[in-house]
Amino acid sequence: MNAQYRAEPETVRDREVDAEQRHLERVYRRLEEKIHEAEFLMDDASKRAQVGTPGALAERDAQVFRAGIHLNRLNSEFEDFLFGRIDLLEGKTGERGPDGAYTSVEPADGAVRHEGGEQRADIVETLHIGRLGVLDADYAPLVIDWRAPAAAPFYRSTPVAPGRVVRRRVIRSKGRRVLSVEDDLLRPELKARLGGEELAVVGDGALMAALGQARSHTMRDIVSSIQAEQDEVIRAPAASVTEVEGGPGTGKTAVALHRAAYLLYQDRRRYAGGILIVSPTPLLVSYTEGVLPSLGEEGQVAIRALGSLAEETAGAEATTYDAQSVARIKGSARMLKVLRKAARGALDLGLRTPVPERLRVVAFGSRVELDAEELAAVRQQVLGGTAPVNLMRPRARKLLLDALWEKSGARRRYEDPELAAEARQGFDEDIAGEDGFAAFLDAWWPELTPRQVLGAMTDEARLARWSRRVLRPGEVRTLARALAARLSVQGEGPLSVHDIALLDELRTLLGAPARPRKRELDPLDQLTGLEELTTAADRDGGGRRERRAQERTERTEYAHVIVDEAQDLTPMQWRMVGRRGRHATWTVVGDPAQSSWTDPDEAAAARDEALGKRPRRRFELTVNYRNPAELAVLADRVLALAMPGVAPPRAVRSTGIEPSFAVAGDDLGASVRESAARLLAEVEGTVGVVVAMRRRGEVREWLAGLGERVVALGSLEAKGLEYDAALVVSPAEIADESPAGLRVLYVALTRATQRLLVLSASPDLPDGDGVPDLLRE
Ligand SMILES: Nc1ncnc2c1ncn2[C@@H]1O[C@H](COP(=O)(O)OP(=O)(O)OP(=O)(O)O)[C@@H](O)[C@H]1O
Repeated sequence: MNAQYRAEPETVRDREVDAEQRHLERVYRRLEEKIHEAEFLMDDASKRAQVGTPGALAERDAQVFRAGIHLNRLNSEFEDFLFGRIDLLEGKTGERGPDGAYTSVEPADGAVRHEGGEQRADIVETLHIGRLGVLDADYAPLVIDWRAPAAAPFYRSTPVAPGRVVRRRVIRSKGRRVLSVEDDLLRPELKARLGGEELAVVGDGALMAALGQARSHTMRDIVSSIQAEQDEVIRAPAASVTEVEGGPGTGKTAVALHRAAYLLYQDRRRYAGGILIVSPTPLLVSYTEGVLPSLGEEGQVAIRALGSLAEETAGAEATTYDAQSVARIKGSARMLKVLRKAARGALDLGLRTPVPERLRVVAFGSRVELDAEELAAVRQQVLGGTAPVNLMRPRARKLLLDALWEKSGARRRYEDPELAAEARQGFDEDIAGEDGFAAFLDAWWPELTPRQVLGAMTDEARLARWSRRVLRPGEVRTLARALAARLSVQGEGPLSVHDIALLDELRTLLGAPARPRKRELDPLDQLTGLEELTTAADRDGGGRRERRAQERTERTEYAHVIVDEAQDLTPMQWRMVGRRGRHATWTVVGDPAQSSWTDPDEAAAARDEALGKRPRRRFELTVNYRNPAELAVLADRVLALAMPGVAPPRAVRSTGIEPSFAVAGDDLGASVRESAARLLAEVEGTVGVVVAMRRRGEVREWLAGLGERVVALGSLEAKGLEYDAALVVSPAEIADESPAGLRVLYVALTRATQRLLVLSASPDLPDGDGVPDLLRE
């Protein structure tokens, strides 16, 4: 906007908005200068490339790399670039840090004067906070990166502990226009002056305004309104394990995502090893995956659903869910013993070709044979080792040759050990050269895939053998049937979420197939560890980017692992996730009251095993930013039943709108559709309809044609998501689905930001007002 044509500001609000507008314009001018600089660098670098000496090429790559970072970030972060400001008193030491800001957070002793019964002070420093730091031509900060230490007071200061902050301002802008400002006065008792004028204060409740906004199908970042208790978690040192607990809506997921961005900012080199965020469902992945790019970070962070975590290792992704009774068995730590036996036992099954019963070879002109019993003894001896089954093959080969040598009687013919060794070498070469021996080995010690072993477990009798004294007969039957319902004996077919952890475990037990892969070290990675850039070398050669993408998908260990909804990981899933962070630091966020896992003690033990002996630092989040108080009260009743004695988080908002209740007619589908339509008319944004898992299929049909604002969810899929309005269908059905059903219902009842409608069916025993038995006071 051109300043000449701007209307005269009239109110304090207009004047303050106008001042921020002018600052934003300065920032943009500076950003444009930086972009030109970056483009010039790119251009210059490509000219240097024509020189063509190796030194010039390396220099070009380094230059292009740096310029690329600039361009990429500047271009992508123009939207909503600047969002905060703090006005500060003089600091205690008055020293400026490397970014130009005063480092001290405490006011200097004489910063506040007492005059005529009043407290007076001058603002000596104003800092603007944004998504990226920008310095002016004299290296003075125009904008401070939200993750910089100097920005911390923007999030941390409170009226109780204001530090140097007098006024904290949230600036709402879109592109190049400042739309509004909202101030918090942190020292209301103080008469502060800025540039000779009294400090102005505009509006209130930036946080409340953010919370009241209509929801879309993607999560927004909270960078402009992170609260103090959240900020402490985001900036917690990354050493060892950071554990965060908090009720629904306390911002655990938001905090986890912002923490990933913060860690990268703090130590980009260290986290070049990648940050993994583990999410329970693909729905939650797609809901949250836009947040990191909005914070300027994506290349180093992988957000994965539990069901697709083994994609790069076991080549498998889950498409289905198990019934709770099956999930309990598949997720149990006891499965490890079963899988160990299965991985070994599957060798005997002739999964590819029939297992030969004897081995006949010709060595030194005479036949040597091992019979079934002798072969079994050799197998037994090989399996005495601890290596992964597929990797035991060389040892199997060696022990077979030993047995044949022994059987041939040749050993006894040589007394001189040197001659014996020579003869033995000839013997081995003779046998190993035979096609028959190689074919025998392939059939007798086949290279097994995880899917083949899982397929082998579809046979009940066989599974019973492998799980003797581990699973009960009823569990064996349930598991074998559940596997057989989806998988062929070769293991082909759709996998469930819980199968993925089993496959991943099997892959470890079997060992990776021996396929040598050449890995080139990328000099650019070593330079700064960034991956997301296109360089001139990429464009010239074309192949590097593809290779990088491939390497990224093949990454199986990370520098930092963030587990969201950690209360839901089964022991087998903890093992799967643990393997990806053996040398990592961790952030684990969750809420035991929302756990859908039926045996919390078993899961806690597996979690301890995954996290090892690393020291842990615990944080608790206590404020519910999602649910209005009117809805939270209802959910708290279920919490009291599910986890007696656990304190619910404090809801900060109130809308004055109570939850509503309805009773379904004979046609449940029609009632659900009608209720969903009612909610769609009441809110601007999204509506989530939560049903018991077994109704997942039919609810989609019931809601067909109602448009994209409405989403159908099985109770377990609702985890972590939120909607303007939620329709919870038959609380009793959800609660009765598993021993953890009440906690799952608690999740369902805490999804709404504005309205909640509970639709009862007959198992709910609703009273005259339609309130189901479970939710009555
Ligand atoms: N400081 C904040 N400023 C603005 N919005 C916030 C803030 N903290 C949390 N929120 C909002 O509150 C909602 C709940 O946050 P989030 O989903 O991270 O909570 P959660 O603790 O993970 O919940 P659940 O346990 O139900 O998964 C989100 O819409 C989030 O954007």
